[in-house]
Amino acid sequence: MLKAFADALQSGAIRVIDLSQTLHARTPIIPLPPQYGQTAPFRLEEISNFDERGPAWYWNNISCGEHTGTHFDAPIHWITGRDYPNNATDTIDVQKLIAPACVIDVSAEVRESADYLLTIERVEQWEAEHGRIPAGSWVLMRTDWSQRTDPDAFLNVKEDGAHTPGGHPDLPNFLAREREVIGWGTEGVGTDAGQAYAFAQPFPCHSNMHGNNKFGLASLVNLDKLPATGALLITPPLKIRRGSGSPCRVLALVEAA
Ligand SMILES: O=C(O)C(=O)c1ccccc1S
Ligand SMILES: [Mn+2]
Repeated sequence: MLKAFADALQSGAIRVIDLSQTLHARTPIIPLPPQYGQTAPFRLEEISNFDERGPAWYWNNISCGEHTGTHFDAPIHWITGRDYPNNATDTIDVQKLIAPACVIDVSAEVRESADYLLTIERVEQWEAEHGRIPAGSWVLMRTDWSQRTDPDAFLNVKEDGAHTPGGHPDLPNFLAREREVIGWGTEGVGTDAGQAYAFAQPFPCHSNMHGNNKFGLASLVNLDKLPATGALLITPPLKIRRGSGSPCRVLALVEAA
């Protein structure tokens, strides 16, 4: 099987699509209310560049929060997921880091409202067209929000907080319990909608996906290049001891048209 897979990669019959933002000093990071700890921006500091600091080598020191750029959220990230075994980036079963993806395109709805919330009903509408979401799949919310390349437009913060699309509060438990997905992915800076801090249950996608021992992916790009079903996602976070998540080079494998 793997030989045929390798041949298909070589021939281009299977294409690899990069679903990751580039990490740089202006990579958007989640702005929490000022009373909370804040994640640090991505920082790159040159150590040497073929000069007296290192005549034949170029390398850098880097630093950032775990939840920077395109990144993976582990169940340990949230209080509701903190007691599961193997719930951190270094202990998650690696068999779960390659999985199929369902892509739900609500980009038209999001063009109408930046606060659009994906509902169970809309997911069931998608299933009527593409079939039931298979257990063990990622569900990715395509919004085309990643096309907002200006960091301020991407974060879209107003006086009452951020205004960005996400999952309706009822959705994560449906995905986790009724469809037994492996995780939930978004194009936004985090896996919850911008106004989720003010929901009756704050941050429901974090709370209920991790509360059901599921994963998250945030700041995805190029979801418009994926089919509704059939893509395979490769999502290994850095193996950080007790890591709550990490920047992740998310790749999708798709069969060439
Ligand atoms: O996990 C994240 O990247 C994220 O979005 C987040 C992190 C910490 C607190 C709230 C949120 S909403
Ligand atoms: Mn995160």
